[in-house]
Amino acid sequence: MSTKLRAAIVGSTGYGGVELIRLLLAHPHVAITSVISSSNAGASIADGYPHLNQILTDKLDAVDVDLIREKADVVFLATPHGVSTELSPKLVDAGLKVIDISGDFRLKSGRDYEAWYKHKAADPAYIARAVYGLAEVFADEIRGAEFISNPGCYPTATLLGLAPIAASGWMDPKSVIADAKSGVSGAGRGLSLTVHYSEINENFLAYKVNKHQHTPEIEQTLSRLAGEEIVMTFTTHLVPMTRGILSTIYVNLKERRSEDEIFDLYRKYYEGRRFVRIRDKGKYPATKEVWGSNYCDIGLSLDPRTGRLTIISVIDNVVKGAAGQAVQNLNLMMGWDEATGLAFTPVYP
Ligand SMILES: NC(=O)C1=CN([C@@H]2O[C@H](COP(=O)(O)OP(=O)(O)OC[C@H]3O[C@@H](n4cnc5c(N)ncnc54)[C@H](OP(=O)(O)O)[C@@H]3O)[C@@H](O)[C@H]2O)C=CC1
Ligand SMILES: CC(=O)N[C@@H](CCC(=O)OP(=O)(O)O)C(=O)O
Repeated sequence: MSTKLRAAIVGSTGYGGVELIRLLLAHPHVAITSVISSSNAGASIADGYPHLNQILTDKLDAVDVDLIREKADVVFLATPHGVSTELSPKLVDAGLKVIDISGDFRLKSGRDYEAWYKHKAADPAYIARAVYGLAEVFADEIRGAEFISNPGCYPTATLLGLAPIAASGWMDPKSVIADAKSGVSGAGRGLSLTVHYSEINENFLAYKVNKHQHTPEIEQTLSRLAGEEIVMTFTTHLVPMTRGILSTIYVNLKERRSEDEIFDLYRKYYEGRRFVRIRDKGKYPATKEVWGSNYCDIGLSLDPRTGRLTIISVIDNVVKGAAGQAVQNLNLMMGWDEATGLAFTPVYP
């Protein structure tokens, strides 16, 4: 009998799920024991993803809580919004560790969830139990947790860029603007007109302006870190690349600070956290430099003319923005080194 932790993946046939498969196959303490599909049970996972041939060809299981309980110790949900709302409480009650990659348990206010996601909110008792898994910021709460709500892709890039300055008390709380751009895999594997090749190729567009569902998630965490309510402007864009998010963030400071003070603040905040890399002065990260990896790279510039801080933060949306951070959270939950199974170099070029 295996001594490895047994993992099930609901939504294994989507981009988040298949990235979890790639990462968990390389994890020394985890064995994938169930890949789950709501629409294609009985088929091999490799039928839809031929890159898995001779690597993982398991048959897909149906979504069945009793079966998951029998086959797994931890379950990842990489499902569309609204699925985890119903499923996660049953899995938690069955005694499983649960890591939800969807947005269903991120917002502590069910009313906000219904307003921004247009779905019925989950049971407030389970929302209260879900620990928000922004790994570098809330590691102490994640260690030993049983139910993790994994942050969204844009919030991961944007919040890691903002956390040190938000927590410092130096930031003007009314001044936050983030302008974020994502590759197309952020929209999942499902087909739609927006992600059609001839619509997105050689194109660049803003979408969900002032309506993006990640806005209240970023505001909720910023407000918590700053100790006062933060309302922000957040604009998302789609760029014709497969993976990657770059968030350009602007904040005003309450008082003039030197650039050295800002660099010291960021370096101290992330000291010992290997997946956040602060670039040297005058250097700014690009999405390719974190491609396929769990890194979040951050560049900083304080404009001496305006006193305004510009922060550039990049991640791979399917790794640090989803599956990689989920595995990092599992590592923290289990008391393993947070980099277990994740200590690989970005793919370049
Ligand atoms: N792509 C990304 O970069 C990121 C995605 N996320 C979030 O992760 C979740 C998954 O995203 P992503 O992988 O991109 O999406 P995909 O559309 O690629 O995959 C979602 C999967 O969910 C399964 N599914 C659909 N309906 C149900 C259901 N009722 N019950 C169980 N499973 C169902 C589908 O597979 P089947 O029909 O086989 O069941 C499908 O493959 C979403 O909530 C997304 O917002 C979060 C961060 C980043
Ligand atoms: C490019 C693209 O379409 N991205 C998606 C991100 C979806 C996502 O990751 O959803 P949750 O984090 O809320 O689960 C979007 O903007 O809605």
